[in-house]
Amino acid sequence: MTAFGARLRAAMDERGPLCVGIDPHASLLAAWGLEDDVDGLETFTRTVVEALAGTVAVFKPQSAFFERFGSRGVAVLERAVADLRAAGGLVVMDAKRGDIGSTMAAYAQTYLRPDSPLFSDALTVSPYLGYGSLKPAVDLARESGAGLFVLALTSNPEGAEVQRAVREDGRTVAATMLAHLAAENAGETPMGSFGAVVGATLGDLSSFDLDIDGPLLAPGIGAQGATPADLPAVFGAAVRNVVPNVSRAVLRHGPDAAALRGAAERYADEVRAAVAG
Ligand SMILES: O=C(O)c1cc(=O)[nH]c(=O)n1[C@@H]1O[C@H](COP(=O)(O)O)[C@@H](O)[C@H]1O
Repeated sequence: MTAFGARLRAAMDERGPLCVGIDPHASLLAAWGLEDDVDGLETFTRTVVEALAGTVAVFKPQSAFFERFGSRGVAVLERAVADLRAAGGLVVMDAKRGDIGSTMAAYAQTYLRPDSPLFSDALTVSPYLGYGSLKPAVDLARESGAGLFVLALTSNPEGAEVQRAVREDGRTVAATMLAHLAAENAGETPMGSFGAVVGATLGDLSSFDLDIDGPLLAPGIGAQGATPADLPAVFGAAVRNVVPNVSRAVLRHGPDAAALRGAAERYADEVRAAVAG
């Protein structure tokens, strides 16, 4: 399979860089008139997939909201991943996995081995057991043509105590993660497959080198307060590699398919305008 970075760049060029997050919160199920059970989950997910799969570039299902319902919830997730991919969408599985290397290998097989029922185009991972602990996922992603998004500077205020901590060499932890990713992506065209998660809520990030030659997944738009217009000021020149994620602020427009599509299109247009400057 063509490398994730190249597939992502092509999808961003064709459909625009917006990522719609599929986060079936209990409160959203209720707002859609659905029960907070696996049937409600299934109807919600199917509605989002049918409304958006053919037009949005990237989808980020949040695994926690499916795992909540046990194996039947995970089955809904498997089906959504397959349907989104069949319709030409790229799937970033948001599971934020991270463990010691041998267990990380099992997580990697779950999401990054092409014959797995949860195989996704990319996976969010946490490097806070040490970047090196992610090696099995990096290796399998390379082999499978998949990608990773590594938590670098998260959108939540609590993240700073870890991510902005200063190491003995004077660099912050987050800057170190970004440097690892830049090394991973070196020489890849049009873009590497190893991305960073960098919140759109964080204000000016010019003290960080965001030029990692890979994608920057930017959650925080909508419900967490950031807007597409903020992106150039937050990301500077790296804005052309940003994949902004919007979950609740799109999903709250359901269950009407046309309203969901309209909300996604408005965000996609605003993002395109912001990136074009
Ligand atoms: O990795 C993520 O996607 C993520 C990282 C981060 O720093 N902040 C963050 O909000 N997220 C996820 O992005 C989504 C944001 O959802 P909304 O706030 O509803 O748009 C959720 O699924 C979060 O788990």
